[in-house]
Amino acid sequence: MNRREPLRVAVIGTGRMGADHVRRIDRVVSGARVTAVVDTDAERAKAVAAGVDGCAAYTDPAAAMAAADVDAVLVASPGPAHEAALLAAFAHDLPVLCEKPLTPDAASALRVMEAEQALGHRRVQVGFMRRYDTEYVRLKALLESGQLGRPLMLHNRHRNVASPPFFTSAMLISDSVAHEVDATRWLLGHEISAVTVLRPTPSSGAPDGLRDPQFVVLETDGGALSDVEIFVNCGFGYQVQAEVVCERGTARIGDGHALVTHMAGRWGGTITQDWTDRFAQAYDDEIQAWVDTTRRGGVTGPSTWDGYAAAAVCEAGVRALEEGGRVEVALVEKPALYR
Ligand SMILES: NC(=O)C1=CN([C@@H]2O[C@H](COP(=O)(O)OP(=O)(O)OC[C@H]3O[C@@H](n4cnc5c(N)ncnc54)[C@H](O)[C@@H]3O)[C@@H](O)[C@H]2O)C=CC1
Ligand SMILES: O=C1[C@@H](O)[C@H](O)[C@@H](O)[C@H](O)[C@H]1O
Repeated sequence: MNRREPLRVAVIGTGRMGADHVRRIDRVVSGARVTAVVDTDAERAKAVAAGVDGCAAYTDPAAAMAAADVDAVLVASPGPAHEAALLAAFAHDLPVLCEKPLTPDAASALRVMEAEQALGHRRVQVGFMRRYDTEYVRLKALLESGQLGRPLMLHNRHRNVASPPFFTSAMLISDSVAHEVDATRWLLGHEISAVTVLRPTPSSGAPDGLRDPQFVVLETDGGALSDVEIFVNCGFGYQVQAEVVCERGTARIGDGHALVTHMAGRWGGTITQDWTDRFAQAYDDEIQAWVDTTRRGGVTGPSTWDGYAAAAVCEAGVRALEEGGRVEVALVEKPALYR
């Protein structure tokens, strides 16, 4: 594809992320427009379509993908629905931006990866948006410059104000730590080879039965350690922080002191309350990169391999959480398409 005209996008799933991406494509990024939205909740799809010129509402993803005015697909339905949406997109050879997770488990991710290989070319960018966050990008550039020497350890903190009612203890890993799994692989350039999950006494602020917080230790095949404090009912704010410790120095991101005020005998700033605020710039840049590269006929960003590797690590993490101990991650050999 080499499109002079704007890319015509179908957005699958018009919940919180999907509706935000529709707004972003409609009003923030250039070179694309939303021509179709799909939601199994017909009223929700209609309401979102009504806000966008020339946008049709569907309840069936395959019907939207078959429409003549759709060139590309953005999948923002829940993770378990991603495999069907991706396979439908492949059937029309459409480029896809798929929100994380690629799929919820390694077996389904493998099926998607095999289907993409059968096409003979990459079609998928996975929505690990931290790779587009200015702070993460600067940290990656610093590590690649070699100034700090070899990375030894990465300390991550991931805190959400409150978890939604459907959140399970396993989802702290598969839904939330999935981002640190990708960030670790991307920043260090290593695969994750084993996972251990430690479980402190749950916070009294967490819903009954939810193992929150958790402390996850990721071992990499490059000999580094990456630990993640995941705490999804911290109550006070949305915080994503990372500190890398290298042989000759350390670097830290996510302190969020963009605006510090001094007033009435106190000083301080504000803490973002959710991901749509903290990562707004990253989502904008992620979607712009997808649109620009797709219009040039290319593919960029986290691949189906990255989505598969994250799914396999999270699956091992959930086993480590449920069974205790250290669980090794077994990845298939990396296919040539992703090397
Ligand atoms: N990159 C990031 O930081 C974030 C990514 N996400 C991801 O985005 C995706 C959507 O999450 P949310 O918007 O928070 O969920 P949501 O529950 O707010 O919205 C999902 C929407 O999809 C619809 N839906 C369900 N099954 C469908 C199907 N088969 N076809 C079409 N529509 C369907 C639902 O009716 C709902 O409107 C998930 O994969 C999630 O993991 C979510 C939050 C942040
Ligand atoms: O992807 C996301 C959510 O699904 C997840 O539940 C949150 O913990 C993450 O911070 C957010 O980025």
